[in-house]
Amino acid sequence: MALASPCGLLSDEDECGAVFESTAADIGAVVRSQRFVSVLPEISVISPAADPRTPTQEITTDVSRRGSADDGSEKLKVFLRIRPLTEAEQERGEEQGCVNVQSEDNLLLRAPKDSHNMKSAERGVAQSLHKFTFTKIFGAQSSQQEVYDHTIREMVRDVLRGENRLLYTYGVTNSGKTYTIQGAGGEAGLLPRALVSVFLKLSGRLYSAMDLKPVLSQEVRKLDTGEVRAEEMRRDALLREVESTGGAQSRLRAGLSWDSGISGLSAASHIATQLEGQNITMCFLDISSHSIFTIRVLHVKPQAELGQVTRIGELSVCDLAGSERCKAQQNGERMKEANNINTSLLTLGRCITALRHNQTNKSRPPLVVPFRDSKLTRVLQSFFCGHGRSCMLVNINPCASTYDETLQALKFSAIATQLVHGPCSKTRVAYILSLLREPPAHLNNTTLLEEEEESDEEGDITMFDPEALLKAIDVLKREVLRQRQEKEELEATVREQVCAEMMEVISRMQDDFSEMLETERDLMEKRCENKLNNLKSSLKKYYSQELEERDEEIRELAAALKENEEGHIAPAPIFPPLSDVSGPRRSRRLASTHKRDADHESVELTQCKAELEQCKAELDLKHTELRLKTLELKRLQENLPVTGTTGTLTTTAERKLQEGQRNLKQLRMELQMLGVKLQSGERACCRNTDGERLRNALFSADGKLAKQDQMLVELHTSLQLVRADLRKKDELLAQLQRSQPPPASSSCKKRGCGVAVAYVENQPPEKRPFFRSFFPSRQRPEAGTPYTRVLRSRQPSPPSTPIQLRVKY
Ligand SMILES: Nc1ncnc2c1ncn2[C@@H]1O[C@H](COP(=O)(O)OP(=O)(O)OP(=O)(O)O)[C@@H](O)[C@H]1O
Repeated sequence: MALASPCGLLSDEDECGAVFESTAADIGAVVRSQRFVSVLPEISVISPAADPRTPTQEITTDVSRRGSADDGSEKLKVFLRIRPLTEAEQERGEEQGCVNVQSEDNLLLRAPKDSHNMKSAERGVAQSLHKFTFTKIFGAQSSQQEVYDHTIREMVRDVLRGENRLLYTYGVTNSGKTYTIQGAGGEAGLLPRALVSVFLKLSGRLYSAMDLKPVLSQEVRKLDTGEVRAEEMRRDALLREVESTGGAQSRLRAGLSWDSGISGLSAASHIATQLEGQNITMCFLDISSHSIFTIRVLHVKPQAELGQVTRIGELSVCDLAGSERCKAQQNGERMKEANNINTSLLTLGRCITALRHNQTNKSRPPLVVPFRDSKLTRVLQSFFCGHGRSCMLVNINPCASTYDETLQALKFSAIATQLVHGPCSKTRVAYILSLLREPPAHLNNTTLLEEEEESDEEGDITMFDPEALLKAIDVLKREVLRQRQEKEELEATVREQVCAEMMEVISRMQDDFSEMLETERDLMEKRCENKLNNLKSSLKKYYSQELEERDEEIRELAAALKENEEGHIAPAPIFPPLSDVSGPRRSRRLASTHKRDADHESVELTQCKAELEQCKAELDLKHTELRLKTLELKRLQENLPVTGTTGTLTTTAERKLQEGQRNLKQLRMELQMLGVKLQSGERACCRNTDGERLRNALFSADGKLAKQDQMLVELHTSLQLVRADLRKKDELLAQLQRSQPPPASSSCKKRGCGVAVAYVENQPPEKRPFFRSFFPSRQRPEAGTPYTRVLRSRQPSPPSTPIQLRVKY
């Protein structure tokens, strides 16, 4: 094939030889003439072994070099490209010195004064200076060729050796990503340069027919003639549609314009339709405005007996969309697209962060890398999982207005710089080949490791034809079944051994335990016996002391009883209960207290009796007086005409009676108050003395009071009788007055009746003691001792007789 260099800038001829050393050889004609043409006539054959110009020594060197590169110790390469400011941007004053290249791998960012970062720095929550390190920094003056030489050139060479490589750009909008990938204004970008390099290196060794279609990520399918035609039509239609809508692909197409007139975007169609005879499979994807260009190179081994494709190398170039594009797209489809872009970029960031975590924190449990959260990461997953290597190209612009977004992009890239390439996962082609070569019986003694050690043959399983693969699968299935059976037998044996061992251990433990139990039981029995003996002796001692104390108590109580009997005082014998076991001292104290109380009650009782005797004497006296007065009255009635003084006398008696009732009422209230005080006093007493004993004493005092009340009632009855007598006398006097003429006032004066009336009404000194004697209780409670008052308040209720009398009266 004859492919013109883009803009005449690409000259890869010097590296073609090196590439061919390991990847391709112009053997198409040779192969087509050999037996493999009949096996796979449509697939071209590229093989370093078949290349007559490839020295064996160089291949070995190259393989060892690749081996050392695949040891997983190499970090991810992250490049930085700073685009120059445009004139318009310079006029707007975007140049504020915020991006400073300190060396070819160090960058210093200085926050401009209006940036959010500077405001945060002024608040003390962020820093205004940030330093970043990259694999290499390309400044504004760096040419596309320079960027190509340091980034993708090596990758193209690796792809032609059969390895997988990915280059992706990352940066904010308008930072120069598309310019870097596609190029513009006569400056071809990395992708066209890489394509030209690939085709130049493979020129003359390309297969003529383009009838392979990628299926999934690492497989290809051969298309028949009809399918090839359908694919071509579909591709042409897609290109026409893209050109008419003017989408991102059209820009790519514009950027891929080569001098030869072959469109960059139409590389797929170009390869399919115009570059006939080439063995290039191309896949062009557009995912959420991210542009991914993929080219696969199939390596065919013509002399192989069972397989033809030994290796598939893949080069993917990805132009990611700007991360903050949704700012400008407020609604509609563009907004949705912007969201998808940000989601996929975010997922990419999370994947890289998780990978970094898993690599740096090997002691912790690994994080799940969320590759499946977006289509972008799903496509790129294999490059992060050992199926290839990736390289990141960060684009920034030095505009002060986008400083904050630029800073975020650089922070993300700083995480990526810490990533380490994982070890390459090798397809165990050698093992599969051995499965197909060796009879199944030999598989018993063959392990994967041994197979890998035996041969360093590597490649992709797609190099086998389906029948061979099916055969290998059957063999593997049988092998899996056999190994599973072996493992089950082994597990059963291990289980038996473990069970036997466990039983032995358990029986030994049981013996030890029973022996220990016996010893413990003996020990416990001895301890219990000792404890019982101690308890017995303690109880014996205690109860003997108790009995002694009781005897002494009984003796003391007998002596106290004897004393009481000798003193002729009969207080209620109050003894402490037998259950009181507080000892002889307490008994003595209680006995003395009871004795004191009994003495006090005896005195009270004597006083009450004396008062009662006095009342009786007074009552007798009054009865005598009443009798005398009655006699005198009768005599007067007989001798003198009755005047109106009798009514006055009755009225005076009634007044006195009412006064007595009032006194009685007051006395009752006082009794109630005393009852309340008594209750509180009783509670206080019960705290220090024996409540039961005090209650008995109070009951006896109550009995005495009840007797006194009975006497009072009798007195009231007597009074009633006196009143009835007086009433009769009044009636009699009234009759006498009615029967006799009224006496002259002078005679009355003469007899002193008027004076007598006044005297009776105002000052009846001789009658006061008489009525007051009926209500002595007005003064009596006050005259008594406090204890007497307390005892009187215990009376349940005042006698109701006087009230009833008053009502009846
Ligand atoms: N190194 C450079 N030298 C000269 N001009 C450049 C350079 N890099 C970018 N430009 C110019 O800057 C402008 C924006 O570049 P480009 O379109 O590639 O940005 P982008 O990051 O791809 O934006 P988007 O994410 O929106 O696609 C273009 O006009 C481009 O020509």
